[in-house]
Amino acid sequence: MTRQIIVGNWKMNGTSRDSLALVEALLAGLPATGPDIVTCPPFTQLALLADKLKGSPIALGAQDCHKDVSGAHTGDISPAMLTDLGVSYVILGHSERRQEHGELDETVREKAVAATKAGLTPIVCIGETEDQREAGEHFDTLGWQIKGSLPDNFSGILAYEPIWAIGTGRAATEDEIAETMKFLREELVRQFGEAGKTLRILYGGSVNAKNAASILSITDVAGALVGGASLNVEAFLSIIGAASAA
Ligand SMILES: O=C[C@H](O)COP(=O)(O)O
Repeated sequence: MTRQIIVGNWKMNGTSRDSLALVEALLAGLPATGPDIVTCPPFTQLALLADKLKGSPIALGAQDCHKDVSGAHTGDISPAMLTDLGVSYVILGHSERRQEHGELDETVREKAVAATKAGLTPIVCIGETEDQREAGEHFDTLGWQIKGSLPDNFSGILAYEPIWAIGTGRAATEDEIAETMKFLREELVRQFGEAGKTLRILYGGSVNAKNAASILSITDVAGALVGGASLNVEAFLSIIGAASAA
């Protein structure tokens, strides 16, 4: 297994003080060797954490960005503004943004292009609803999301997050994850040819200290996108400890 990547998505949580305390505790508890680690705080804490994490093993990610470099987009943040702060990754197309902000595959794709151009590694999220899975439409849904959300020559990271598993405490089963990973790999190879064989795929959705080791050992799972458990130092350190560092 190759070196995995553990991404903590803090979503809309925490004050500056909470964030500093969290990364200080993480830095103090990190194993000597471990997987790649990315922490994605709210925009307002990026500058503070960029300073704190400089030269550390924890990379910084943002939770979204705009598709344009600059312009009249009130309230938005451009990819260049993120790289300017020392941010290396950006989560795009998270289901919470797709649902709450009506983000479409096409927008996600444009953002991924812009992020890559600015030097960021996009982490593009896809995932089916519970209804789609129950109706047996999950693979069709994921196939369309891959086609629509990933740009040509995509070199970022794909995150599979079944929407019904996010924040519910009900992670997908190992069989469900394994079967879906196999499907996603085939789709990536269909779309990107040889390059699709090595694109990294993360699993996200109720990953915790207890289930991390078994989820991270599933074929083709290159790491985890962690929400709730990334706000808890012990839980996040356990997940980091369960990931492959090789
Ligand atoms: O971005 C993270 C995911 O939405 C997973 O969140 P969760 O670990 O709280 O289920």
